[in-house]
Order: sequence, then structure tokens, then C-alpha cells
Amino acid sequence: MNQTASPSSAGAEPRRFALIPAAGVGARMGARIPKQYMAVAGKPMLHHALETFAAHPRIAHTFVVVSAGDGWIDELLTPELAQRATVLRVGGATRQESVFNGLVEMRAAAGDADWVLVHDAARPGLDAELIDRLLDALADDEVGGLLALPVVDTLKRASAEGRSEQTVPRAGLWAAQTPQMFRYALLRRALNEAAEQGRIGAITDDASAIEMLGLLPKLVEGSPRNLKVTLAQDAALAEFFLKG
Ligand SMILES: Nc1ccn([C@@H]2O[C@H](COP(=O)(O)OP(=O)(O)OP(=O)(O)O)[C@@H](O)[C@H]2O)c(=O)n1
Ligand SMILES: C[C@](O)(CO)[C@H](O)COP(=O)(O)O
Repeated sequence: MNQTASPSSAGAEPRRFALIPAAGVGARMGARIPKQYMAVAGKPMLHHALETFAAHPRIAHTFVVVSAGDGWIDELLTPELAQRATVLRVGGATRQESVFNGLVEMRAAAGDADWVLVHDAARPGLDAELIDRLLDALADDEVGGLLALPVVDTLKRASAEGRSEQTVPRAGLWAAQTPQMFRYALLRRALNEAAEQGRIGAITDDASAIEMLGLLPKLVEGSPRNLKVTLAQDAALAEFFLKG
């Protein structure tokens, strides 16, 4: 069993844990293997975020949620990474269910006041600068927040026939990225309440559950290099950014 951090003691500086949901199948990618294990810039996609968090001095430990039958993670987790990361084979039917299951499993390590940074394995372009930007912006924040980008394109609402039937005003619209960073107890409560209300399957990010509590997560400017690799063409763009 990998060494995991002990719960933070009362009054100590809250620690920060990364939680990487990596239990998807990558259906939209249409690859022969789950996209988080596809090679991007010479490494499996998941490896990039895992290495970034493992190397970051302000992240106490990283937990990776994979599906129970995942046959790839053991090869990816080198002895060095295994000192800084723990695999949780509790992936669920949706991203949020995987996140919730991961929160439950990491309970032994995380205290209620500790921070959890939830980050998609499908976003390999995250780097230390973006992590520091988020940590610094949320240092004294009561709620927490997320990396996001202001929308710069004009947005159209499509009709069933694929025609533009409405232009959605883009003022004030941001596109959410990850990490999404909240206190352990708050995030667990928010996802638990969403699950109890039968809404966890409808939400697509962690901040949505926090908003359901009537709280307002802070938006922190992310970066185009932190794109989510969803479709085949996204992998080439991610590779471009990673190769610099
Ligand atoms: N049941 C799920 C679904 C998704 N994820 C993770 O959540 C992140 C963002 O999800 P997405 O980009 O949608 O990945 P997939 O669900 O694999 O893609 P698709 O929807 O095309 O199948 C990914 O790192 C994915 O591995 C997860 O842990 N558990
Ligand atoms: C969490 C997220 O990356 C924020 O944009 C996004 O909602 C994930 O969506 P997906 O359909 O699970 O990839």
C-alpha cells in the first residue's frame, strides 16, 4: 500500500490533495484504449498531470481514480510516482460519481479543512504555474474555485435541424477547466447532496455541486494549453502545447 499523508492536525496549515478522475472510456475520442492512456507528447495522457502534481511542492499527495478493471495504471505508476500518488479503483458511471467515490476513499488522508484539487486526467497541459495561480488566488477564499477561460467566440443555440436559432450573449460567460479546488468537507457534502437529490448524473463539474448549495466558486483565469482532450483533433493541439 502506498504511503499516504496523515490527516492534518488541528490548527496546522491546511494541506492540498490532488484527485484525478481517470476512469472514463473516452467514447467521443473513439480510440481503441481509454483516452487517458493514449500517448500525448511521448507519454500516456494521464502521466502528464500525475507527474505535475507529484512534482509540485504544495501538493501533499495525489489520488487517481480508475475503473475497477483498469489494466493500464499499474504499468504507468513508477516507484517514484507511487511515493506521491495512490490509485483508487473506485471509478463510477459518471465523472462526478468517480470524484465522489474517490473522496470517500481518500478520507483516511484528508482532513475536513484540507483542500482537494480535482483535475481531469484528460487535461495533460496543466503545469506548476497554473497550479500556483489557483492556489494563490484561493489562499484566503471561503468557498474555493476553479480555473476557467472567458468565452471569446460568439455562441449559437442550435435547432434540431442544425440551424442557428439563437445567439447566446457571451458577456460574463466562462468555460470551466480544472483543477477545481474546494475544502474536502464542503466538496464531499455538495456531491453527497447532489447524489441524494438524484442530480449527480446531471452535473458535469464539481463547481456545479457547490453552486447547488448556493455558494459562488471563484473563477481563476486558466489557459488554452489546459484544454480537455475530448476529440481526436484535441490530442494534436495538446501535443503542440506540451512540446512547446
Ligand atoms: N465515469 C467517468 C467518466 C469520466 N471520468 C474522467 O473524467 C475526466 C473528464 O471526462 P471526459 O473528458 O468526458 O472523459 P470520458 O468520460 O472518458 O470521455 P467520453 O465522455 O467521451 O466517454 C476524464 O479524465 C475521465 O477519465 C471518470 O473518472 N469517470
Ligand atoms: C470538468 C470539466 O472538464 C469542466 O469543463 C468538464 O465538465 C468535464 O466534462 P466531461 O464531459 O466529463 O469531459
